[in-house]
Amino acid sequence: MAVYTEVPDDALAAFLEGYDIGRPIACHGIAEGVENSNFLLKTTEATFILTLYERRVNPDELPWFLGLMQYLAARGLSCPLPVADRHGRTLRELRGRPAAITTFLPGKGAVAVDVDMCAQVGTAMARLHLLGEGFVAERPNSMGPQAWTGLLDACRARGDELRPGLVHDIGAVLARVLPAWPGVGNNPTLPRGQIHADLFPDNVFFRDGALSGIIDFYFACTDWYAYDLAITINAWCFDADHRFMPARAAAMTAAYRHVRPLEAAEDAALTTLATGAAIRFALTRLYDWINTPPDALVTRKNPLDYLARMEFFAAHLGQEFPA
Ligand SMILES: Nc1ncnc2c1ncn2[C@@H]1O[C@H](COP(=O)(O)OP(=O)(O)O)[C@@H](O)[C@H]1O
Ligand SMILES: N[C@@H](CCOP(=O)(O)O)C(=O)O
Repeated sequence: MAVYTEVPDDALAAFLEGYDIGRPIACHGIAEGVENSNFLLKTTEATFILTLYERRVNPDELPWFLGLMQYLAARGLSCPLPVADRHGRTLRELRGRPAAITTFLPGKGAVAVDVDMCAQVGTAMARLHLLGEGFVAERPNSMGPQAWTGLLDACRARGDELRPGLVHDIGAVLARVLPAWPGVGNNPTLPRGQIHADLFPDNVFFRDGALSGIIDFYFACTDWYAYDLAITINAWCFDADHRFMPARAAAMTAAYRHVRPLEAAEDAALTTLATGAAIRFALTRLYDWINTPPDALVTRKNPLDYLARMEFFAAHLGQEFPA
């Protein structure tokens, strides 16, 4: 369960006095999630999500995240809309943490992923990329390739507890991916803009089989659009035994192209980007695996899921994308 900071009733009541959203009826910690403390907040007016920002989120960047969500929601993307208080502020403080209230989105995160869902995600991701084009403020990707060597070093002492040779194996693939990354040396750059960068099944809601919304923009950043596609293929296009599902990836990519055609350089970079995306999630999961205290109210995610993806894509480095 991801609740790092509890919110007592009296603190919540005082906090809500600053808003015009009714009186609190109930406020429950939400089990899902990893990064922040989230609460389902019911008031006499409506249901909301209350988020207290923890650990990886840099408070100085919160206005960017909230601004992007506001921008995309105002242009028709179904994503949480930050709620302003009586003074027009969307970012506040509660229990010593930065805090915000957003609208509640109906639907549930994807559970049994299928080809049709992957196509819907491809369409929604391409729309997000196009809609974000007018949002000009940039946020560098704090979890991009420049962070990976440091993360690997931070895992070096204990990483092999999970699987012997694991740190070496990630390092070996990293050494091939970093020089091949778009924009490095003479490698071509790619179209870039605002990307979600964490478009996992738990962050995409469906209702009656139709994609109903996208949540959790707290890794969003300004980076290659095709990197978002690569992350999302990693997250959606493998089965429970970590076998690549080419039909899912083909459906996602085709649906994406239908809304935003990929340039030849993006196609050419996709295998490198997918390998890098697998490294990124293997590393952050490994770091969390090592550094999350056993009594923390959070379910740690398995780094080995992304090791398997890394190994799959690394076997295709230098070749066309395998779907
Ligand atoms: N706007 C929202 N509408 C409905 N449910 C939400 C919303 N935001 C978050 N949730 C719920 O909270 C859970 C955790 O949110 P998430 O943003 O993924 O947390 P974290 O950033 O901590 O990983 C989600 O899986 C979902 O159940
Ligand atoms: N999606 C990441 C972890 C971040 O968790 P989220 O709940 O914010 O999506 C992963 O699966 O490693």
